[in-house]
Amino acid sequence: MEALIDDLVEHGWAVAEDFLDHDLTHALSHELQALEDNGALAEAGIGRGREYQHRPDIRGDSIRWLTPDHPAQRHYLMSMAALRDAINRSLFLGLFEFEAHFARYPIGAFYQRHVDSFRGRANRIISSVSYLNADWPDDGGGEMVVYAPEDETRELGRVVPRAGTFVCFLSEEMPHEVLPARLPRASIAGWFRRNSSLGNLIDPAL
Ligand SMILES: O=C(O)CCC(=O)C(=O)O
Ligand SMILES: [Fe+2]
Repeated sequence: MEALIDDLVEHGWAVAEDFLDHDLTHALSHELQALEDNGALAEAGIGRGREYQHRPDIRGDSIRWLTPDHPAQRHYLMSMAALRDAINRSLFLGLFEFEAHFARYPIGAFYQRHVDSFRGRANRIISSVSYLNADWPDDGGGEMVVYAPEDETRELGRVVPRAGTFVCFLSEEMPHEVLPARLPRASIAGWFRRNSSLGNLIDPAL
């Protein structure tokens, strides 16, 4: 965890393989599968409040917010609370909330290059993604590409969405995208934030 936080501070992003416990990723991927089988996922969109739009040409995933009512989701949220406390101890960011959603990208789906938070406006401080795909093949596509804050065409690295891998980055700084997946792709995207609302506006996922 300390190496991860050091990388995050130094480079604006950090990736760790085998970060999540195998049994936990397995249980989470089962919960996501059950949600999908029950038709409980919703197509994701972009924009907040009234500006919300369904734009599969920009992002093609379907999502469901995690709740502590299910054991594996509760466990995941508790692990992220521990990470938040460690980040707070070293960075004094005052993060006090974490929210996360499951995401399912069907075959061919992608998420175009974007940042998760607009400077000065939102309160997402650190973004996180955990991948739930056991046996992801090398040619499976679906990598997350991270770009340089000062030049969003310069690639800094790619993350293969394999189970156990965890990536985090500064929400306002780091442009990133999800390349088209050649297999159904499962993940949990989450945000550490300073505040739960923007004035009276609820602040859902971008
Ligand atoms: O799944 C990923 O690798 C990244 C997802 C993402 O960028 C987002 O949900 O904002
Ligand atoms: Fe994102």
